[in-house]
Parts: sequence; structure tokens; C-alpha cells
Amino acid sequence: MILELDCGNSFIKWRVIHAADAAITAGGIVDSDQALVAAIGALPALHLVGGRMVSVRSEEETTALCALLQQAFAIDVKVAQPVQEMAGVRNGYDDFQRLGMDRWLGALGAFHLAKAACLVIDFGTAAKADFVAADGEHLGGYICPGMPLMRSQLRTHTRRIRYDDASAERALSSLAPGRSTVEAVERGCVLMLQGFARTQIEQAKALWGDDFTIFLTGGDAPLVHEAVPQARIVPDLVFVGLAMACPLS
Ligand SMILES: Nc1ncnc2c1ncn2[C@@H]1O[C@H](COP(=O)(O)OP(=O)(O)OP(=O)(O)O)[C@@H](O)[C@H]1O
Ligand SMILES: CC(C)(CO)[C@@H](O)C(=O)NCCC(=O)O
Ligand SMILES: [K+]
Repeated sequence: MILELDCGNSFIKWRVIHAADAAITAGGIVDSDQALVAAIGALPALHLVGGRMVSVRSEEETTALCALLQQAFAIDVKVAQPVQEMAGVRNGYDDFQRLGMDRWLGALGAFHLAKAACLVIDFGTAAKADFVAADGEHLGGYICPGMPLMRSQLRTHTRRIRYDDASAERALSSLAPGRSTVEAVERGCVLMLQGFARTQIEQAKALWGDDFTIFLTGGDAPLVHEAVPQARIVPDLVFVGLAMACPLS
């Protein structure tokens, strides 16, 4: 069994796969290193032989997590590293090392699945879009605040925007103009995300006509899907790229 980890800015997504056929045997989302060790440690019949990780956290945090996993489960965890080119995709940043590894692996995974021009839109803590042309050239992309950051900025910098998580969830049963603060904020932020997605698709159309595949990923992708029904939701797109960047055998 192999442990796979996607360490985002707010959450760690993890899963355990079989080495032989990549079948997923367990997985989850946690918000701390300790919760990760506890969740994995609680699995019955665990036989980890290795691990691979993508991290957008600092070098120190990433190294500390690898050490913790070595200590807890006696495994070496490979960390995906930036490269100029892989699997037919060429990194489009002026300095390839600066491109977020989650974005790079998402682009690799998408190009592998589409084998054609693709637009990857990832709605996590940050919202990001990346463009890969049909010849594998990564053209670059965009980064904006995602849903959690937009929400918390509004809460932090206004005095009268306050509401709890349960009412936030209820507010998203519709996107009609809000008749309460929670509805106005939650729906407004979702419309921002949808507008972001639509604008990226317009750009892709200008570049490639109708000849491209749209991938949606990240925890908040479902909030946007109704606005772009032609997109494929691939929640594990970063893991597809991770397997390509860190083959274990
Ligand atoms: N089971 C879940 N646990 C945590 N967050 C979830 C879950 N399902 C959906 N979400 C939503 O996903 C969002 C976080 O997305 P994601 O986990 O992709 O972020 P991240 O990887 O930490 O961020 P980034 O990729 O920008 O660094 C949150 O806004 C949250 O509302
Ligand atoms: C944009 C985030 C924070 C999204 O997780 C991550 O991809 C990152 O830290 N990127 C580095 C900056 C960049 O991609 O230009
Ligand atoms: K992420």
C-alpha cells in the first residue's frame, strides 16, 4: 500500500492505494499533521511500503511532515519537485520553480487525461486557472482568492458581517439575490467563482475555439459546476499528476 498526500494551504487530502493496481482503499481530508497521523493510524490492516506527496507549504513544514510519517509508519515519502518539462508538458513560468506544485501536477494530470488543449480550474483556498495548449505548452494561469478567503476577508474587514457555518450552507440552496447577510455574502462569493470560471473559458475559446477540455477540481468545484456544465469535475486531478511525477516502483 502507498500513501498519497496533497498538502494544500488549509487541508491535507490523503489516500491509501494498492501498489499493484492503484485501487483506492481509504482516504480523507484533515486539517493538521496530527489529525493525519491519527486517521491513517486508525486504518485496519495497514501495510504501507511508501508514500508520495505534493505540498504547497513551506520547505520546513513539508520536511517536518515527512519526518513525522517516517516516525509513525516507517515510510519514505517522496515529495514532487518542480521541473521544466514532464510527460509532454512544458512549464510556462519564467522561473519554473515558482509555479505552485499543485497547479503543475493538475496541469500534468489534465493533459494526460485530455491528450489535447486543456483548461484546469482549481477551487481551493485559492482559486486558480491553468492553460495547457494542444502541443503541451503550459501558457501560465491566474490566481485569485477562493471561497474561504473571500468569506474571511469580508468577515474580518466589516463589522456587521457575521454568521455561522450552518446558515452559510443553507444560504446556498439558491443563488437568487440574498435577503439576509449570509445569503448576500455566500451567494455573492459563489457568483464571483462562477464568473472567474466563465472568464477563463472565454479566454480558452479565444485561444483554441471549441477544441479544449475543461477540468474542475478542488473542494469548492461543485459550487461552480452548474455554471459550466461542459466541464469535467475530477476531484483527484492533482493525484493523477502526482502519480506521474513520483512513480514509486
Ligand atoms: N470534506 C471537506 N473538508 C474540507 N473542505 C471541504 C470539504 N468538502 C468541500 N470542502 C471545501 O473545499 C474548500 C477547500 O478546498 P481544498 O481542500 O481544495 O483547498 P486547499 O487544497 O487547502 O487549498 P489550495 O489548493 O488553494 O492550497 C473549502 O472552502 C471547503 O468549503
Ligand atoms: C496558488 C497556491 C497557493 C494554490 O494552492 C499554490 O499553487 C502556490 O503556492 N503557488 C505558488 C505561486 C504560483 O503558483 O505562482
Ligand atoms: K490543493
